[in-house]
Amino acid sequence: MIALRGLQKIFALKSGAVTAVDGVDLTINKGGIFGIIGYSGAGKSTLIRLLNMLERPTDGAVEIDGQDISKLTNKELRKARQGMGMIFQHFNLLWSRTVYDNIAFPLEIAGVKGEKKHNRVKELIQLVGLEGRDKSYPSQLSGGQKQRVGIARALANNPKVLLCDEATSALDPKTTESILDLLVDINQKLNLTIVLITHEMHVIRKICNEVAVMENGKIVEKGPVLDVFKNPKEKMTKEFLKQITEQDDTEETIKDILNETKDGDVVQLTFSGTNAEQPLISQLIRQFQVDVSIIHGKITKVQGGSYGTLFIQLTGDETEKQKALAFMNDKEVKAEVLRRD
Ligand SMILES: Nc1ncnc2c1ncn2[C@@H]1O[C@H](COP(=O)(O)OP(=O)(O)OP(=O)(O)O)[C@@H](O)[C@H]1O
Repeated sequence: MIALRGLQKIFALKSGAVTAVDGVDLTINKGGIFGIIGYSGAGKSTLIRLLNMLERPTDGAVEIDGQDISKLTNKELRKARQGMGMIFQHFNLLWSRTVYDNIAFPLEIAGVKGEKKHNRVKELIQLVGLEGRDKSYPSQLSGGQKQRVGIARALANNPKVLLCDEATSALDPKTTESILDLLVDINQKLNLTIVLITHEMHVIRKICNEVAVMENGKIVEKGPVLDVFKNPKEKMTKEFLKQITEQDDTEETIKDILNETKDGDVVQLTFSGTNAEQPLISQLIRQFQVDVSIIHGKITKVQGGSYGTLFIQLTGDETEKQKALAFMNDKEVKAEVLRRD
């Protein structure tokens, strides 16, 4: 659906050049929800704006359905953009227009008129759950309702791709959940490809099938969400994963436990997919001469399975402990003995 090849964006400033996107190669499959995560300044906004040519690349290509859109004329680009909707962190609604007129706006630009326009606006209002709010102005809506208008407006011309620029970052946790549910709903109903950028791993965990981690303008790690969660390779990815696995005090707690427990090993188990639902700990105690104390754990749902980590204290004879660890690894649970430094 989308292929980025050697994509680069350099901003020339008086103070020097800033490389915001630095040689990105990425393939985004049709019909999925693809998340790009990174800290502030990593280049996410620039990257997503390159996807619809709100920014022109310094180098490289953006192919949508096999067509390099960086080569299009302005007129061709306006047409191509109708196939890509976009929503924003601060909604970017027209404040002097009602909900109805905000949603009608892209239809008017595309030359859709009369009953056809009216029916489409009504259909979109229903799709995003804003029935009865047609005549409200943006200032009369909650943040979640404003984003629903943003989504309806972005979908007006039946795009194939929806780009989401930190779409839930200005919303409270409960409203965030409802907007994320709506994105999954429209992804499934309309077979729409969604590309989102975020700094919250929770967003990736809840709705994405694939993830790319961005740092200093580069994609440092990418893959299916469950694979990356199960086997994160980069330090940056591991840091983001802590947002959803560890409570704030866990690092401290683990340090204390490592200091206090002189015997036994502290083991971090990482579960993903269906193994998270198996009674592996009770099997471990039954089959091997080991004792297990649970220190801390958290299992969460992701698209296509579960993901979580469990910290345990494992005591017993060295050979039995090694057998227990091998058993876990056999069951595709990553078992890592934490070092005492
Ligand atoms: N229009 C611009 N002109 C000059 N520099 C820019 C411009 N847009 C972005 N940059 C610079 O490019 C780098 C990447 O910025 P970008 O906004 O893409 O990152 P981000 O990951 O989206 O961060 P944030 O979430 O804070 O927006 C930053 O150093 C930023 O200052």
